[in-house]
Amino acid sequence: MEAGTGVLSEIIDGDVYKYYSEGEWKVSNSGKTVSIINPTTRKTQYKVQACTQEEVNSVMECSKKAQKSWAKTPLWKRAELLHKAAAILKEHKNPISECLVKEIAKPAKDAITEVVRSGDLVSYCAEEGVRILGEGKFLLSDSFPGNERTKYCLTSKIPVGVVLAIPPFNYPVNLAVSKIAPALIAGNSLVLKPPTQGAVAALHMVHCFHLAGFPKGLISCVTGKGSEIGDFLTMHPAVNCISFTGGDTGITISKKASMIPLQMELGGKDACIILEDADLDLAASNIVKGGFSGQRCTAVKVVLVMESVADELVKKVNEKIAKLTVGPPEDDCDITPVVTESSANFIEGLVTDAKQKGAMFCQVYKREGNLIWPLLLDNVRPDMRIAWEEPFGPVLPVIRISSVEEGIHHCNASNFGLQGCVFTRDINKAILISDAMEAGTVQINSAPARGPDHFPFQGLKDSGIGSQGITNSISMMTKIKSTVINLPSPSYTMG
Ligand SMILES: NC(=O)C1=CN([C@@H]2O[C@H](COP(=O)(O)OP(=O)(O)OC[C@H]3O[C@@H](n4cnc5c(N)ncnc54)[C@H](OP(=O)(O)O)[C@@H]3O)[C@@H](O)[C@H]2O)C=CC1
Ligand SMILES: O=C(O)[C@H](O)COP(=O)(O)O
Repeated sequence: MEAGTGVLSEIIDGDVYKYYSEGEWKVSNSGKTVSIINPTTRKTQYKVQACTQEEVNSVMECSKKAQKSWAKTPLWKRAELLHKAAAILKEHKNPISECLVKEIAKPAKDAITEVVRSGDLVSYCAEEGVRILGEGKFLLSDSFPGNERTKYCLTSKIPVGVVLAIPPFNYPVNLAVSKIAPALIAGNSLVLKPPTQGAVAALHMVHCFHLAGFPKGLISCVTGKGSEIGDFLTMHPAVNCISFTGGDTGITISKKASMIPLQMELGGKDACIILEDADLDLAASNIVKGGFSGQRCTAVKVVLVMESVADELVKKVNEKIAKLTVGPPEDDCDITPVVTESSANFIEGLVTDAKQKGAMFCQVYKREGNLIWPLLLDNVRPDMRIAWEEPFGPVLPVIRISSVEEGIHHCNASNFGLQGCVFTRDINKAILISDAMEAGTVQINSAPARGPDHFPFQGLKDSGIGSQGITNSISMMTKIKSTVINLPSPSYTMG
């Protein structure tokens, strides 16, 4: 089945994809559409609706109403529907992955993987939700000094209400369901604003939830440019929680949002520290896998290698770079076009700056449209922009260090603090370095990665607020409710 055909034809009107509200696919009254440009052809691939503020208001009203009855749906029933949605998602992995290839130039194999991984995430979340939401806490007053056992405190996790989910272009399905599933199992309703690049893949994913039979109005999907409709959504009084993944936009949103819980996963400058005793073949493989595997916030973004092993490491990395395939996502190439022309221009700016300041180019810089060939920059110095900024593309700086402390200092001087990694055969040194690195996660002897999706995933500093990963996402989308039973006189069990 192709995108927008068969059971999926309901979501398209002519050549414009509809938005989803009150359990129906609708055409916006705005009469305006947003074009999605295929990064490979640089031509319009799809169009989606530019929804109006009135339509957002209506979505929010329905969402609030639907959430009240959803909160009264038994946990097992919520989980059952999520399992159904997961199965339907996997069943439709081909048309959804076709959209990922065309909207964000994700290599075809990786596109299939994203959809299957998303189905697995939804199912795992259903099971985890039943467990952690199916139990609460029972506290006794006399555990605190000065109290008799006259009070029983019952606590449980309750829904926050309406959750606004805003995922990024690079995982428009996986980073959408990583917000949708926790929100729903926790008894919330969900309003999704997908990224423009990736919106059609997201709409196909939403239809899988529709086909699973979730109550009308519980899930909504509003399309339109974030720069146009975004503020109205994030500042909407009906929103009780925002889960956002993306760039600095998240920092702006956090300053505008009202008194609601925020879950933010933002950019990263993941540092890879290579010690003198590192397995350099392992390190080189992970640097190439981590640094040249698509537009990922957890990509290796700067290599900090001890001078004494730098020549050997750079040689090994360059040998592996030479084997990378470059071209269209349809051919499953390792390196495919970056998402937009502006992104490619940004990357080019970093490369030009590095060249002007004397970085050593291990490959000739090459670009055709949005396609940039993999480039390793050696002898990068802290006065170069590439040492600090996130290219979000296949350009990787190498900084040679004379001590581990220098490497840790560089890592911690960054505004980012998402992930990092360290390569050494000495586990004691690895733990000390991990503890010293100001990053949400440090990988020892492997490249940074968010997955598997049940691991906690969080950014420090400008890399985020709160923690993701299935369990932590469920908890972040709940509040605590206490009920205290007051006894007329102390009562102790005699055992
Ligand atoms: N942490 C991560 O996983 C990711 C980090 N990034 C970082 O962000 C940079 C830019 O990527 P990009 O995708 O443009 O990231 P953005 O932060 O611009 O976009 C992320 C999401 O936010 C939406 N958005 C944009 N403006 C607003 C707004 N004012 N209010 C509400 N939502 C809004 C976008 O919608 P729309 O697409 O319509 O603009 C998209 O859905 C990358 O170069 C990278 O550094 C990017 C992707 C993932
Ligand atoms: O936002 C991102 O880029 C993703 O969180 C990275 O996920 P991954 O490490 O599984 O590619």
